[in-house]
Amino acid sequence: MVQESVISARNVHMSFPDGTGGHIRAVDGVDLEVARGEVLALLGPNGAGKTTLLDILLGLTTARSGDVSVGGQPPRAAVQTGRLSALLQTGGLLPDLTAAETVRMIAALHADPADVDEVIDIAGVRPFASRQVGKCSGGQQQRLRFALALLPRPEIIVLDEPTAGMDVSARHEFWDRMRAQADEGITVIFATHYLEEAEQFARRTVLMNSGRVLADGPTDEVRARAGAAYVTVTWDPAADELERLPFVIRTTREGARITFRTERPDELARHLLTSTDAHGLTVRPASLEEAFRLLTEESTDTGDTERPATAAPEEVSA
Ligand SMILES: Nc1ncnc2c1ncn2[C@@H]1O[C@H](COP(=O)(O)OP(=O)(O)OP(=O)(O)O)[C@@H](O)[C@H]1O
Repeated sequence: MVQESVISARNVHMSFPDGTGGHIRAVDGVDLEVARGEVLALLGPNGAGKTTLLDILLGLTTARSGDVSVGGQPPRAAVQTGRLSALLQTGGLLPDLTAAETVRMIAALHADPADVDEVIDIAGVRPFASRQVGKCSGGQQQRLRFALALLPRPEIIVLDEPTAGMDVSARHEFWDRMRAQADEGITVIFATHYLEEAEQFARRTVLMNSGRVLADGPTDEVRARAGAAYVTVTWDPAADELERLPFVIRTTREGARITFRTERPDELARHLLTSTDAHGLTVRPASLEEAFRLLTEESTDTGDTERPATAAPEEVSA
């Protein structure tokens, strides 16, 4: 089934002066197609270009080159018609108004707003609706921003680190509410530093570093690309035994325990248990955190500590 793209970015470039006469390539040739109803996490270290890319999608920044369209429109037009709505981490809330007054006031600015009471319930604002905004916690203010983002009945919501400053239970509650919106067909794109957030919530992850997309696909596959698993055994192999071992990408040693990074954990485990003296075998999948670190390392690495999955190990660290 061909899914309709609601966001299309092609070969987008954006750079900023670096203060010494050069340029920082904040977004460096990004291609991105987002289908209706997708939930997509934008992951990357500080300075990867996530915020710049989101700002371009929101029409807050104009790309130096490339084509960007949102629902077939230029980004700014999509925001003006309410198709695209944003929940940014900071931004003007008036401290003296109550939460409910804020929602009502902003609703009055929209031509065809969603029902105010409904939005207050969906976003979880009801318990503190009569509290002054200045007295709301950071998490409550984010819920309020979520309510405001829902007012234009958007097709797409863009969130830049939406749960920064929330505790674990507030974060879970926030994502439950957001997931319910996604289930209704809203497209959700979010930037986050919480890797487990992408793992738990996003079906698709786009990993960025230095303005480029390093990996783009189902979150599981992005994790798998960095090496699916770690197989650990207790073993005292002869050097040539270790060199002959198949399916190994990287080897690390800690006392009598040896850990192998591998994309073929079943085959490696079978080989270790049937053809060597290795015992006490455990297998654990690489976390997204590890995938993220390894992929960003690999993008700046020449890869000379890596080897093809079936070749001899080059690195054994004690
Ligand atoms: N207005 C600006 N002027 C100059 N440089 C900028 C500007 N905005 C961003 N940059 C630079 O562009 C690069 C990408 O920044 P961006 O904020 O998009 O990254 P990010 O992935 O959102 O990072 P973070 O997770 O820290 O928010 C960084 O090197 C940043 O310093």
